[in-house]
Amino acid sequence: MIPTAAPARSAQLLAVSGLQMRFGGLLAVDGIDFEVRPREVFAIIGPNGAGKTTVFNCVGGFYQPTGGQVMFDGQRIAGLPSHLVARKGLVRTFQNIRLFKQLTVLENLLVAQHLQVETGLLHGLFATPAYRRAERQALERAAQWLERMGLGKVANQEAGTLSYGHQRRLEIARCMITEPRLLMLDEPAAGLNPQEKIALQQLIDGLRREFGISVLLIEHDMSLVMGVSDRIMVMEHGRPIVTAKPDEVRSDRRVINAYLGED
Ligand SMILES: Nc1ncnc2c1ncn2[C@@H]1O[C@H](COP(=O)(O)OP(=O)(O)OP(=O)(O)O)[C@@H](O)[C@H]1O
Repeated sequence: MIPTAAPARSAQLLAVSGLQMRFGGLLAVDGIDFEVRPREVFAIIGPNGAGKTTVFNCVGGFYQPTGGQVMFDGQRIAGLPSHLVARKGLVRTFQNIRLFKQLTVLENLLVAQHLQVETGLLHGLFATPAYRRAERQALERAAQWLERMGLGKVANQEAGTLSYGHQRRLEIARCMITEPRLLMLDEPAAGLNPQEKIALQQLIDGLRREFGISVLLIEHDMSLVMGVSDRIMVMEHGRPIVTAKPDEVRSDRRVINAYLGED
């Protein structure tokens, strides 16, 4: 059985306050506050250049914010490098899918687990029982996730040869196999066809229900955002305009003017 995530200890799994990111003279993110609760799907939307990806990069350890605080389950994480953020249980996918394209689907899932495998080089050199056990468990977990994500038939195919939809699912599987508590998805619907988008929505919803994870989502596809999110923060010019439930966001005059009205 695939293990479920440990329950969050604080009421807010992720708490971002006064977040600021300056690039030279440009204030790309200017005083952003939001929190993501346990088991919540929280989306950030806004026009191109609003600062969504910059927020993601600050939260995920890719940028050192120039101001503000990021707390994950009660611990400060702003400025920590991304591999340490990932070890705490916060993992992400990328706008441009980043897989090991020459490795097979299965190998991608095995590599992902190296973050967690406790056995060191000496154990590997001498193939100790602990090492063999860890390897066997990694293989079992990979097989479970291949099945869960509908990737069993392409397990031995090179990741770079997969359809776009399958690559997205593999990227999400690679995150989930590390047993995160917060999954950050950067435009996961980009490049997907309508059927794949529906499947993605069901997948996000299913992962949240089954594994108790929270999801932080950046997405331009409004049907996915409105269908899957519990709350949505709308950004414009580096600042939040409104944070509310999908229905309230849909009918908010400021949002319609800034964003939805452009469609
Ligand atoms: N590394 C960087 N150096 C300088 N400026 C940057 C950098 N990253 C982002 N910016 C600028 O910060 C602003 C916000 O960009 P960001 O990519 O966060 O917006 P976004 O809302 O994610 O846009 P999109 O929807 O197009 O992905 C933009 O003006 C962008 O040019």
